[in-house]
Amino acid sequence: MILNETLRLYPPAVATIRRAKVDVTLGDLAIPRDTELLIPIMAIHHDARFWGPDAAQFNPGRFAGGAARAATHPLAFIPFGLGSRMCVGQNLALLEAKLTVAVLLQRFELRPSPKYVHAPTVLMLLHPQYGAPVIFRPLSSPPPSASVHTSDE
Ligand code: HEM
Repeated sequence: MILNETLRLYPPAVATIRRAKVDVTLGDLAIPRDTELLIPIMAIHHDARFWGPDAAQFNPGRFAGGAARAATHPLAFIPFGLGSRMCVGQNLALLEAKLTVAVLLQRFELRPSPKYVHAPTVLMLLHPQYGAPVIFRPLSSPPPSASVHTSDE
């Protein structure tokens, strides 16, 4: 839920593009063949019509019923795109992120540095303009599997 809410508010890919192969009608819009459509992932993720008045708030609980039920439209959450060209790395990316968070939280207490400035910006991908400095404090008793092994052990 936390990863999904993070991907909703800060989708690394802020948009994707599709080109109409044939003339098509979308709602009351007539789209001629070869038109390129920009799908504004970031804007859809922040649209209060889909997400409610707290659309700008970090609220992981909105994903409690699953990603398809988090908004009023099942396709309002598309951090990995949609359809036949959606991200092939989705499962790997989510697995890596969950593992990283789990391993870090077993060993450290994390808090944002006072130097952190919230300034998301786009340079190809969405990223923190001034970085995301985090203060790590080792937990006093990490789990046994977290002990450090040296090369001569
Ligand atoms: C949080 C991590 C990631 C995000 C948010 C992300 C997001 C996206 C998005 C939005 C698209 C365009 C999908 C569309 O137009 O429908 C895409 C395509 C793609 N992604 Fe990712 N991606 C991530 C990680 C990865 C990883 C780890 C890999 C590879 C190991 C990967 C490989 C690809 C490839 C190959 C495509 C092109 C797929 C195609 O055109 O058929 N991505 N990704």
